[in-house]
Amino acid sequence: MKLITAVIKPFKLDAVREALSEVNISGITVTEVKGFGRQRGHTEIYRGAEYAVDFLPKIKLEIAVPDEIADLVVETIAKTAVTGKVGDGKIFVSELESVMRIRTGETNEEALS
Ligand SMILES: Nc1ncnc2c1ncn2[C@@H]1O[C@H](COP(=O)(O)OP(=O)(O)OP(=O)(O)O)[C@@H](O)[C@H]1O
Repeated sequence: MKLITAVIKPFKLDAVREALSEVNISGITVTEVKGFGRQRGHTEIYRGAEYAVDFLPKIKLEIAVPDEIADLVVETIAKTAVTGKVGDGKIFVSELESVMRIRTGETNEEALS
């Protein structure tokens, strides 16, 4: 199993969710976050002065999936969330050791179906 953590631009959330509805994932966690990449945020002009804005709003998606669909999920997020401009985000993939569905006690792949 893999845990896919994607940080995307907030306005892309609906499109990514729509695209993921075509893939057989069992759930998704969405969190409003702030962060920066290589540009370390950006600068904004406010009343004539330039201010550095360190952290920009982003959306973090967390999706636990069986190994077989991990690549498809990553590709689906990547092709939907891309604008080609800086700040499009990143997708992190980690090994996922265990999952339990609390209601039934099912574990691992059964808990993801
Ligand atoms: N190394 C990292 N570790 C954790 N979070 C990161 C990392 N890089 C980027 N992020 C998260 O992803 C968001 C978007 O990153 P961003 O797309 O600006 O990365 P980048 O590597 O600078 O790429 P780009 O050059 O396309 O802007 C950041 O605001 C941050 O929340």
